[in-house]
Amino acid sequence: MTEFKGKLRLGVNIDHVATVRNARGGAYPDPVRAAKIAEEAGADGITAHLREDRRHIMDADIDALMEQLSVPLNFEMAATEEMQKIALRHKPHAVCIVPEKREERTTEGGLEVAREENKLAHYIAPLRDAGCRVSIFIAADKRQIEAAHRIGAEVIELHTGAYCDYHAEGRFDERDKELAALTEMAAFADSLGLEVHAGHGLTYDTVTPIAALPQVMELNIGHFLIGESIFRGLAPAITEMRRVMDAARA
Ligand SMILES: CC(=O)[C@@H](O)[C@H](O)COP(=O)(O)O
Ligand SMILES: NCC(=O)COP(=O)(O)O
Repeated sequence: MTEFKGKLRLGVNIDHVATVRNARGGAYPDPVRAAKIAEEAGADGITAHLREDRRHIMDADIDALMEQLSVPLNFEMAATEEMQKIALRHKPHAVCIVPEKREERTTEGGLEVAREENKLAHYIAPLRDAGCRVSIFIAADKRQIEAAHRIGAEVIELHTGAYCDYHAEGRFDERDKELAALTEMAAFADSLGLEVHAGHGLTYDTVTPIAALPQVMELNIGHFLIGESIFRGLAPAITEMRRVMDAARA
């Protein structure tokens, strides 16, 4: 029987509620309202990515989430001075450091940790001292995971974007290779004492093999759920994701 590390948590990413809001400016749809519905539907946490260009989540959303959430906030941000100040002001439960390129459509690949080891070690130290769990959004790459461990991160979040893209494109051999890498690296990170999370691009069709990885403790899922909520409502979309995740671990 598979020994799972613990109950698999679902973090609901509400960024793309803000994407729709920002398409017109104004106040709706409100990502904080979405976060509260997600909480009621059983989300174990809320994830929000304050991008440097504020293309979706804005500063006021983070203020409101910090005030109004009853579940932990996983605050995704680039490793910049500005973001460090914001994180230190709010002290969210978790800070996930992600790579950002201004022109990208979405987060491409994982953070380059190995080449920036010293800089990142100094960067995350005050966040850890402030009580935030520091997580690194990372590719399934042993060298990067070892570096994340050395800089003192407590958590890694494996980037599942390539695995999901290959699935969507019907490139099943490449998908399976990526899944094998994610499987091996989840076990490797766990052996170093890192807590393992995963996310990006996950859907009902792709979540099962990732949820079944015994070391994975948390999945962060957003874009698909917000899209699916157009058709079935946010709470039912989340409930269904929870059901599929739980079935993967039964
Ligand atoms: C880092 C990450 O995976 C999430 O923040 C998600 O990608 C939503 O943000 P973007 O779509 O702006 O990348
Ligand atoms: N860190 C991944 C995340 O928060 C959600 O990514 P996505 O489901 O919006 O692609």
